[in-house]
Amino acid sequence: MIQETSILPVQSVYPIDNLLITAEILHEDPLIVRFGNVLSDEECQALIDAAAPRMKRSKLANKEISPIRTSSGIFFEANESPLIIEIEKRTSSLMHVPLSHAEGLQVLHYAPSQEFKAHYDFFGHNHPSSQNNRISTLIMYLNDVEEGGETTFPNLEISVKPVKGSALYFEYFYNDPKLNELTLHCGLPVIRGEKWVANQWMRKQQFR
Ligand SMILES: O=C(O)CCC(=O)C(=O)O
Ligand SMILES: [Fe+2]
Repeated sequence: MIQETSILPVQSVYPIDNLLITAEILHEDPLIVRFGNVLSDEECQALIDAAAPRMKRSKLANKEISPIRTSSGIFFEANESPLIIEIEKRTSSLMHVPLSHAEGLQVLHYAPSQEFKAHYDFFGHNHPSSQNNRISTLIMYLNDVEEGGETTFPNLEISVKPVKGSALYFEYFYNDPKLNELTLHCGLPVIRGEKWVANQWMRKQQFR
């Protein structure tokens, strides 16, 4: 296979916002990275507190309620508060995509037994949003989960345990569709405790 250029330059540390964000490469093609030290404990809690009163049952990309995705969630408006602005700026720097390409930050909550079954984050070519499709994902874990809730890539045998303040990055803007398809992933059911994540998705072109 010819190696394709990734969006994210591969480094072991990313100095951003006076933080030293650490990186562990989990997979190269497609690039999948676990970041440490992305959000402070205070930022994780502040995101949960801002999202909690506004949560709604999650839908699929086609706006349907489905057993494939049983969490609840909320999309923040772009720039809606100083906290959101700070985090959006950081995720844009870290993901190496301009902020103008960013969707609003999404927070998701999973109670025990809730999950997100295997899916892609990019839109299929029949979906209108595929005109300006997603190119990369950052899942930030806002709490430690007692048991379950791992993010897994079933075709790559990768399993990532939620750790508060850490994040999982992957991208799917490759010319070879097979590489993009390897980013099929799941949020496994929470077994004990609860799970909070914040998602940042980037688009190919300007989105805001
Ligand atoms: O909760 C997770 O671990 C994965 C979430 C996810 O894949 C998504 O929201 O698209
Ligand atoms: Fe996803």
